[in-house]
Amino acid sequence: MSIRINPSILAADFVNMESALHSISSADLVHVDVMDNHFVPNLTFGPGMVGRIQDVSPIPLDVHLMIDDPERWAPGYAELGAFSVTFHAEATTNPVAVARRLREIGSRAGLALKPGTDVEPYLELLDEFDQVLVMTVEPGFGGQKFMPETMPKLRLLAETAARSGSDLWLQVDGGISEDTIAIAAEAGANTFVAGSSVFASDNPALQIETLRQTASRHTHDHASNR
Ligand SMILES: O=C(CO)[C@@H](O)[C@H](O)COP(=O)(O)O
Ligand SMILES: [Fe+2]
Repeated sequence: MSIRINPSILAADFVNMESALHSISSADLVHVDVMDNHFVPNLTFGPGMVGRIQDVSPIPLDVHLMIDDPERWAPGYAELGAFSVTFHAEATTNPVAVARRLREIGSRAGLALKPGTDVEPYLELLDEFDQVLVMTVEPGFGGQKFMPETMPKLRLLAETAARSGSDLWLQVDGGISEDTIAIAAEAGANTFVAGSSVFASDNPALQIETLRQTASRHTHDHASNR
């Protein structure tokens, strides 16, 4: 089974973004956190900055939109060439319409769930998405503590996806480190966002490989898990 490690540039030096992007050459995707100070109490950057990152990044972009009104804003990130665009379920009443628009433009479509959001209402809609992001911290800030209580949601998603034979990417984001990645991999995650644990390292590319190996050792087949 494939494992993906996506460093979050929220933990990188914003003034030296280009060199930060080159320091993570072993990454699968670059995770880009867009925050609007409405959906979350923090503000990062918007389409202008993400467009420049897209221009210079040797690695495709995994955009995580922590914003209100994804109907209006999400398509623009797909149009600028992001490989994947993930928006929050809590920010829209019509996630399927947003996902369809993203796929139509040509990006993968991701649905993100805050720690307190149930997954059950979305289980029947999984075909509409390429990825589900189970937040393992409250969205808004890097460097927070991993919340293991979100793992049952991941297990349910992994079992549901395995039953239907779908290749849904199951992403975790928040507090992922050498200590916690095993817990998330055991529960069924296959796509791991890591901000501080990668960028605080002296050797980010090596740290990505360490995380990948730890996750691989703890990954198993959820179809035979019931
Ligand atoms: O979306 C978010 C935070 O809201 C994340 O992508 C963080 O950037 C992850 O940072 P660490 O918890 O790994 O430091
Ligand atoms: Fe994120």
